[in-house]
Amino acid sequence: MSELNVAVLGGGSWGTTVAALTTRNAPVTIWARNPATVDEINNAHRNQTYLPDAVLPESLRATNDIGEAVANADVVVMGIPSQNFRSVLLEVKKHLRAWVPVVSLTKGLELDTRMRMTEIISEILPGHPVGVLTGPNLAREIMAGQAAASVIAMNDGTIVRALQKIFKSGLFRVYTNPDVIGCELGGVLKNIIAIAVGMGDGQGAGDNTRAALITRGLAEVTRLGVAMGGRAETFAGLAGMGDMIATCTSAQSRNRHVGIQLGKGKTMEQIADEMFMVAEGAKSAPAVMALAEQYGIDMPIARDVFRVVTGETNARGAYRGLLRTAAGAESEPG
Ligand SMILES: NC(=O)C1=CN([C@@H]2O[C@H](COP(=O)(O)OP(=O)(O)OC[C@H]3O[C@@H](n4cnc5c(N)ncnc54)[C@H](OP(=O)(O)O)[C@@H]3O)[C@@H](O)[C@H]2O)C=CC1
Ligand SMILES: O=C(CO)COP(=O)(O)O
Repeated sequence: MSELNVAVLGGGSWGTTVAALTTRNAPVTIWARNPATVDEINNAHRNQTYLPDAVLPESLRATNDIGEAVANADVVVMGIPSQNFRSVLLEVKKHLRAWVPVVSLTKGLELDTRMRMTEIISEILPGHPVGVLTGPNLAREIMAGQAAASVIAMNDGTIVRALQKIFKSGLFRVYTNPDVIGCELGGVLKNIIAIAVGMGDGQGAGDNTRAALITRGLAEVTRLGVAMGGRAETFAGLAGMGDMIATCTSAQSRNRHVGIQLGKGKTMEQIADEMFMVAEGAKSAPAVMALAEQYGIDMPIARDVFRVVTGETNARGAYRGLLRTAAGAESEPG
C-alpha cells in the first residue's frame, strides 16, 4: 500500500470506478457534490445511479467537502465533465498543497476556449505536474471485473512511474506514455467518431460501414492530433485506436448511444432530456471543428457529426452526404 493519499473528484461512473480501483494501492477519498452519493458510498458501499451493479470497497471514503478531500492529497484525480472542470479546479486551488500532481480522466474540450483539460490545469495550477489517464476503459465493464488496459501520460518520467503504481492492478494494466497531448486528444476525438458510428448503426448500417467509419475516423483524428503536437504512434495505441474501437463498438458507450438515437431520428434536445450521464463528443464537437479550421485539417466525419448535433442537418442527410463525397487516395482526407 502506497503512503500517497489520493483524492478523486467526481462521483460519476468513471470517477467512482477509478477511485475504487485505486483503493487497492493507496488511501483514497472521493469528492462528490451530491450528499446522497457521498452517503451511499460511505454507508452502503454503492453508487447505484452511475454503477448499478457494483459493490465498492469498504475502504473508499467519500466526502462532499472539497477541502477535506484535497487538503491532504498527494495526488488529485479529476473525474469532472469538461464543461464543469474549470469551476471545480478553481475550488481545488483554494486547498491544494504545492507541487501535487493533478491527473485528468476527462475526455472533452472546454467549449469557450477550446482548451484541453491539462491546459486548464496548467493555467490554474502552474507548476503542478499534469497528466492524463486514458484508454479503452468503459466504467461498468471494469467494475464488473473485466480486464482492461490504460495509459498514464505525463512529461515527468519519475512521477509517471509512481502514478502507474497507484493506478495499476491485476486486471487493470497501466502503461506509461510521455505524449500528453496525443493521449488526451485520442480520448477527446474518438467520442465524435463514436457518434458518427452510432448514427450509422441507428440507421441500420452494416459492419463494413462501421469498419470504414472507424478507420477513416482514426485517420482524421490522427491528422488533427499530430497537427496539434501529438505523436502519430500514440493514435495507433491504446489511447487512440484502442479507445476508438471500444467506444465505437460498445453498447455501453454514451457517445455511440447519442449517435444511435440521432440515427433513429431523435433531436439532440430529446436525447439530452432522456440522458443523465455525460456524452462528451456532443459537447466538444464545436470546439473540435474550430480547432480543425485553426490547424487547416479537413475532418469530413467530424464535420457531419457537428452539423447533426447543432441541428443544421439530420443523421440521414449527413449519411447520404458522406456517401456522395468523392474518394481520393487513402492517405488523403475525405
Ligand atoms: N464512464 C466511462 O466509462 C468513462 C468516462 N470517461 C470520462 O470521464 C469524465 C467523467 O465522466 P463520467 O464519470 O463517466 O460521467 P457521469 O455522467 O457518469 O458522471 C458525471 C459526474 O460529474 C459530476 N459533476 C458534473 N458537474 C459537476 C460539478 N460542477 N461539480 C461537481 N461534480 C460535477 C456529476 O455529479 P452529479 O451526480 O451530482 O450530477 C457526476 O458525478 C468524462 O469526461 C468522460 O468522458 C473516461 C473514461 C471512461
Ligand atoms: O471513454 C470511454 C471509454 O473509454 C467512455 O465512452 P462513453 O463516454 O462514450 O461512454
